[in-house]
Amino acid sequence: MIGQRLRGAIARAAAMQGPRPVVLSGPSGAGKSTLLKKLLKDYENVFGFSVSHTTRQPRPGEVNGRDYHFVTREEMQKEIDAGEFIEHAEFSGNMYGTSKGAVQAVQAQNQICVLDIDIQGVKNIKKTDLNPIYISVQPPSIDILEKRLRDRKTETEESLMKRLTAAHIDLELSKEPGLFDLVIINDDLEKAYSELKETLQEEIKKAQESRKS
Ligand SMILES: Nc1nc2c(ncn2[C@@H]2O[C@H](COP(=O)(O)OP(=O)(O)O)[C@@H](O)[C@H]2O)c(=O)[nH]1
Ligand SMILES: Nc1ncnc2c1ncn2[C@@H]1O[C@H](COP(=O)(O)OP(=O)(O)O)[C@@H](O)[C@H]1O
Repeated sequence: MIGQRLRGAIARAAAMQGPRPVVLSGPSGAGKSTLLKKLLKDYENVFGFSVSHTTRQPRPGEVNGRDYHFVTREEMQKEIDAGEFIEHAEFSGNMYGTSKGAVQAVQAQNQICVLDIDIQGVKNIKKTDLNPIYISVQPPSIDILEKRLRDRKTETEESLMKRLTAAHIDLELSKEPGLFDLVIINDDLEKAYSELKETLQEEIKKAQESRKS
């Protein structure tokens, strides 16, 4: 009896809490940005992107402050030393990191904060109290991943090789039980997107309801 009441109270408390942030991780080229862009377009006011800092060069079409905060290693290290980052990591020869300000900017808009971070970031975010939903987006195979990365035409041969090496490590580490709440195999894009939306349905509902009130 008491058990049932307690369960009911916990369920109500959980429902009253705001929507949880969302972490999208997975190998470079798996399709995280593609899925994220669709989500941000379809649910413009519901989700907000956590704009990371990076020391890598901007790609054609990328906008500073929208896709990333493009900074030098010195600038980024200074901010890290000042305690302004929630997490940071070295990936494929560059630094990447989530600043406290990036997450706060989204939460200040009452939006669900979506983070696109690598697996080191996932492990470090687990040590914080952010409590997001962890989703790994994975390619159907390494060969398909390589083809997608080549076709994207953003990488040099060297950075492509670094990304493929990192992809092997990512796919191995992702097998750790409980690390991710969901693994999406991005074979057919529309199917992968449906799976993502379905998983986030409850949070979307919560966010839409809290915006109404
Ligand atoms: N830990 C961490 N990883 C990040 C962050 N921002 C981006 N990344 C990851 O860095 C990797 C490389 O990103 P990017 O250079 O944009 O290449 P892309 O993912 O192939 O488009 C990806 O795995 C991202 O998820 C961050 O703030 N923290
Ligand atoms: N399901 C899919 N089928 C075919 N190509 C895809 C699919 N999903 C993404 N792509 C393409 O693969 C490339 C890598 O996707 P992207 O979203 O940039 O990956 P990530 O952000 O994980 O590095 C892009 O050129 C994108 O258009």
